[in-house]
Amino acid sequence: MNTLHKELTRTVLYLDGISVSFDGFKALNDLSFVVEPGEMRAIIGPNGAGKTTMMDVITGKTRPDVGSALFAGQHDLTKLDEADIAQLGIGRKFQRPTVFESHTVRDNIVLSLAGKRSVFDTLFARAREEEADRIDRVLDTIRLADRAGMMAADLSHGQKQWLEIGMLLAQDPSLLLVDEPVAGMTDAETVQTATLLKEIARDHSVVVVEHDMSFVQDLGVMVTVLHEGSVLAEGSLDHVSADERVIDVYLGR
Ligand SMILES: Nc1ncnc2c1ncn2[C@@H]1O[C@H](COP(=O)(O)OP(=O)(O)OP(=O)(O)O)[C@@H](O)[C@H]1O
Repeated sequence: MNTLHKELTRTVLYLDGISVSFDGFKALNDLSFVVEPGEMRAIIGPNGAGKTTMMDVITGKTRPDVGSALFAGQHDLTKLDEADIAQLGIGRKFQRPTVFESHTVRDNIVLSLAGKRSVFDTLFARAREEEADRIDRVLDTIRLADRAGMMAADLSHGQKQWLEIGMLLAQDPSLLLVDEPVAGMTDAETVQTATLLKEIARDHSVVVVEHDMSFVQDLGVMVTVLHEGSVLAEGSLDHVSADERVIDVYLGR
């Protein structure tokens, strides 16, 4: 095994030289980006920087014109479809919550497990017990244990976002992609979401796209700044916010 290959197999996500064009316009332009196992990374960048398109490439929704996208150092994401990629362990949470409103909080988690469950699992009490434990753990993590019997429709917007994060977690993905989780949340919910994601990041890799800088500050993780489809800067939030080029693109200079 050569050195490059060893390096690759240690990465959760490895994007190299990815470009995506829409009618000649380059939404991603030679984008390279690596996430290590157990890492949480925040992605920021002005509107149109390519954040959503990057998530679309990772999840197989959009095919790049050129470039490599590897998951766990071995799965070529550019050749797999969305269902295969989800099955491999990449979970995505879109910006708007899409919970099952007319089901309880707990049933939302149970329903999200359906795809993971085999016919045999449902027949064995042991598997059912393990599943119940897992559901309880998820409900604790997303701070909804005491609302498990409530209809999802009656949750606040922030709680719905947490429930949807829980629905992803129940499937135990190794990489979670989270798109603007705190948009529309109260300040208190925003702070709690940072704590919740930090807990999740203890045993999952997480990529979170967000415009809310106080939230990104709370996460306290490495930040990647995208601009015009490429990485403009990388480092702590303090480091990238002091970068003249980053200041310029945010001020539109
Ligand atoms: N399907 C598409 N067809 C044409 N252009 C597209 C398409 N999808 C994205 N774009 C363009 O590609 C660029 C990057 O868009 P993208 O949504 O990835 O940016 P973003 O960083 O997620 O922006 P925002 O913060 O506003 O969500 C934008 O200029 C957008 O208009």
